[in-house]
Amino acid sequence: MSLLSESLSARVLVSGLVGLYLLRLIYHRLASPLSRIPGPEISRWTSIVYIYYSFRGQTPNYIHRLHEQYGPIVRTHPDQVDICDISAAKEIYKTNSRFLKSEWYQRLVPNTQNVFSTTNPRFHAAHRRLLASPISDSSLARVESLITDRVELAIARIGEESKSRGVADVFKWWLFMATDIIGELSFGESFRMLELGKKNKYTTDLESLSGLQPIRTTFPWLVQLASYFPLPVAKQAAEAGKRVGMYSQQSIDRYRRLIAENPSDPKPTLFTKLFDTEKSGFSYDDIRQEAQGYIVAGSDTTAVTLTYLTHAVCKDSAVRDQLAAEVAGLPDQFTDHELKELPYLSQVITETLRLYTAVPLGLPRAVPQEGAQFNGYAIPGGTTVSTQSYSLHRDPTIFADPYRFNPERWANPTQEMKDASLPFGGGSRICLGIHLARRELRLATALFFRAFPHARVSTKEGMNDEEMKMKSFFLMAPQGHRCLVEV
Ligand code: HEM
Repeated sequence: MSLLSESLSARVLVSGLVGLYLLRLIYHRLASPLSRIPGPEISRWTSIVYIYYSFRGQTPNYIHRLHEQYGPIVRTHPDQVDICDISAAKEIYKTNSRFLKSEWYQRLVPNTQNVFSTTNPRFHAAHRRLLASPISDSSLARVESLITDRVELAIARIGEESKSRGVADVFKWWLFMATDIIGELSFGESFRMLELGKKNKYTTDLESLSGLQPIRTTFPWLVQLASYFPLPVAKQAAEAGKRVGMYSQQSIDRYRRLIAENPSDPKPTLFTKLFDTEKSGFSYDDIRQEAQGYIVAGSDTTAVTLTYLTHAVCKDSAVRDQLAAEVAGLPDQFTDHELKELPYLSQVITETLRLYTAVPLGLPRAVPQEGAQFNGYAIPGGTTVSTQSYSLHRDPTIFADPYRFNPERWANPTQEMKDASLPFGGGSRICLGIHLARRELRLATALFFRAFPHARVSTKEGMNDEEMKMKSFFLMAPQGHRCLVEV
């Protein structure tokens, strides 16, 4: 055969294969059981628009607009559906749900298997059983003084910065506080960020990891490739990930030394019991992976919530004055139990968690093999489904005037309002740190508005509301990465 005819038959073969592939794609897209589900035409074919918004940190707003346009059930992706509906949320996020965390979590935190990231229900149940007791509300009562010390230091630092600079960046101080608390509770030693008063490598690494989340979840192979080739952005993600792992390892090693020095009475942490590896069945590497997860899950989430709470309350003098009056009525030495009894404080926190939930995206779950039925639509096994709290928390049929920060709405909430609140997720995978987070939120809010009852949002140094717009890379943060107040 001549060279010419050889190249012609190769071309015919390639064109045939491409044609077959396209036909299969078209058939698959048009005949897919998901094709009946409402949504933009582009979602049938490609996830490109979804990816575009992910990279801009605007996924929740995008999905929310789709719900406004297409209704409670929307195809957001060729293989992904978001359902803004209480009964769907209850089904997906219930205890022992058959809707398991999707593979997306493995990409979010690659090379890590911990209670947060695992998609394996057995691994999850075994780890959660051992981790839950030390972080329960009653166990945390034993470390109340440690938490109080850190919160008091944060308030003192806010006061100092305000005196010297004329404004205080509460986002910075809440982040340092939450990180120091979870650091000390996990490893027996604080990161001392409140004392140092500046970001360390650890915080900046966490920030860059969070900013690069769309790359890790959308193009995980880029991060793999970065181990071998110099791809700057992905390489940065891989290196930051390694460093975060290293901090955790160092902290575990330091705590092992503390135990060795004082075996009968080591400083208690959330992991102390697990260090008896024979009894617990945990390896030191298991502890490292769980501790790493706690530090990521337990710092920005609480700090962002407190930041939006401070901002929303300081913007509305009526809300601020009512809250300040309530916390001013506490005795000098008050307990967490007394804080729980304050109705307005609780309403302010619940309203913050509704409007400014730190995890506003849909928590992706895989439909079980037998498939599922939602809102009259059949969804095949393997599809990714979610209910994003951002939309459920803004459903106007459940929350009147949903965009308004209105703590009073929680004075007499309906059952629907309670059911539609998903700031901590739900079921077996509900936030493990919920009691710690709530304790920090209660105490920091009370101490802040006792110390600074007239605090207001600043316009100094160019601070404006634009900076408080939410940007979400799984975790949400204000896009200006600061929140200046005058106290
Ligand atoms: C206001 C603060 C917080 C918010 C809004 C929050 C929110 C959430 C949400 C929505 C989930 C479910 C994620 C999913 O299903 O994909 C979750 C899980 C988790 N959170 Fe939090 N969280 C907060 C604070 C904390 C703290 C302080 C810790 C400290 C240990 C923590 C540890 C965890 C862990 C370990 C999980 C995984 C639980 C499991 O899958 O069994 N969180 N959190």
